[in-house]
Amino acid sequence: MDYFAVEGGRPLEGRVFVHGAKNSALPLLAATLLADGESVLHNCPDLTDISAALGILSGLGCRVRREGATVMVDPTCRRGHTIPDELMGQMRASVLFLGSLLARDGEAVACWPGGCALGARPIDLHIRAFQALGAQVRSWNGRLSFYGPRLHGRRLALPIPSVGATENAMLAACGAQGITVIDNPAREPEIVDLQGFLRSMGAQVSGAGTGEITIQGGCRLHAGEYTVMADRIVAATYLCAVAAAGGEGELLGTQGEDLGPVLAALEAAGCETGRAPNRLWIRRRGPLGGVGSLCTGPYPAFPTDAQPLLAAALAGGTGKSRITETIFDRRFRYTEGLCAMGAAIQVEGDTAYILGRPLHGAQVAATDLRGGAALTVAALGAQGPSRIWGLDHVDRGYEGLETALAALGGNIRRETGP
Ligand SMILES: CC(=O)N[C@H]1[C@@H](OP(=O)(O)OP(=O)(O)OC[C@H]2O[C@@H](n3ccc(=O)[nH]c3=O)[C@H](O)[C@@H]2O)O[C@H](CO)[C@@H](O)[C@@H]1O
Ligand SMILES: C=C(OP(=O)(O)O)C(=O)O
Repeated sequence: MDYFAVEGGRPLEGRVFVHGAKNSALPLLAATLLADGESVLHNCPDLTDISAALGILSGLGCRVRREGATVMVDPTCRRGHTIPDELMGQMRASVLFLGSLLARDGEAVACWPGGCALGARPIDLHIRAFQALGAQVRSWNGRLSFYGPRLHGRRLALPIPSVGATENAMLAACGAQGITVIDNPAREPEIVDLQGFLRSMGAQVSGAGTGEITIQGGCRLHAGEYTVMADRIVAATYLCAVAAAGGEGELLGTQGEDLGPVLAALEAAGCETGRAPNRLWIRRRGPLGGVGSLCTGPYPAFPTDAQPLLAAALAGGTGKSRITETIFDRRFRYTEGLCAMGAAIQVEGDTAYILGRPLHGAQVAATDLRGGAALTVAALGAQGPSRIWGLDHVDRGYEGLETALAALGGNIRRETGP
C-alpha cells in the first residue's frame, strides 16, 4: 500500500501546471457515446476515475486511445447497454453513462453508482429527469434499467441544482425529439464545458451557466473535439498548500476565473493572490488568519469540494473560522485526521468551528478524495513528518499530487509500505 511521506513545516516556493478537470472530463467522456465517429478530448487528466470511464467505454465496445493528455473515443462499434457493476461502483460519474446510453440506444442497465462517501447521495433527480423525457424505469436486485426508445423533449424543473442530474438531463435530452428546457440547473463551469463539447458535436444547446438550459434534441451528432477546462479544485488544493505552509506559488494553465470565493477566503486569511492570462499566483509571508464565517453552496458559492482543503490550511493558522457545509451531510470526516495532527476543530451538525493553532505531523488515512488531499495540505504546514495513507482515494482526482506539490517546493514522496 502506498502512502505520502511528508516532511512539513517549511515554506513552499515553486510553480506547477494545473491538469484538466476530472469533473468535466467525466461527463465529456460519457457524451462521446452520442457521436457518429471518433471524438477527441485534449487536456484529459490521467486519473483512476478517468481509467474507470475509459473502461466503461471499452466495455461497451468503443475504441479508446490515449496519446499523452489527449484521449480519443470512437463509439462506432459499440454494443450492449449494460455498465459492469465493478466500474459502476468505482465512481459517482458512472451514472452519466446512463443518460448517453438512453439517448443513443433507448436503453441502459446498471447498478447504483459509487463515488466519495460524503453522506446520502441519491439519484432520484436523475431518474425523474429520465422519466420526464419518457423513459420507463425498473429497479430489481440493486440494479436499475431504463427503457425509452422514443424520448421526447419537455420542460424539467430541478428542485435543487444537482450537477450530475443536470448533466444527465442534458445528455438524455440530446436523444429526445423536440425541445427540452431544464429549469434551475446547476451552473458549475463543468456544465458550461459539457455544453461546449456537445456544441462541438453539432448539438443545439444553450444557456449553460444560467438558470435555464435549452436543448434541441433528436439531431444526429458528429464527432467532436474539445479541450477540458483546468481543474479548479486541483488549483484550490495547490493554493491551500501554499496558504498552509507559507511561501509563494505559481499555478499555470488557469487564471482562477472560477475560483472567486476560494481566492476571496484565502485573501481574507492573509494571503496575497494575483492573476494574469493563464497564470495564477499566491503568496503568504505573515501568519495565516481565519476567515470568520463561510458557507459552501452551489456555484457560484464556495465549492464544497474545496471546503476540506481550506479547512486544512486554516486549522494550522492563527485565526478563528466557522465553516458550514450545505451540500453533503458527511463531509467533515477528514477533520478526525486533522485533529490527530493537533488541530482544534469542533464539528456541530453541518458546521465546523476551527481554532487555528500549530499542527504536528502524524500518521493519518484518507477517507475520501478531497479529505485525503486536505490531510496532505495540512501535513505540508505541520511541523515534522507525516504519513498519509489511503491514496487510492487521492488518485481518483489528482494526477501525481506528490509530484505537483514537490514542484511547488514541498518535501513529499510517494512510498510503499506494509
Ligand atoms: C463527478 C462530479 O462531478 N462530482 C461532483 C458533483 O457531484 P454530484 O453530481 O453527485 O453532486 P450533486 O450536485 O448532484 O449533489 C448535490 C446535492 O444534491 C443531492 N442530490 C443529488 C442528486 C439527486 O438525484 N438527488 C439528490 O438529492 C445530493 O445528495 C447532494 O446533497 O457535484 C458535487 C457538488 O458540487 C461535487 O461535490 C462533486 O465533486
Ligand atoms: C466528491 C467528488 O467526487 P465524486 O462526486 O466523483 O465522488 C470530488 O471530486 O470531490
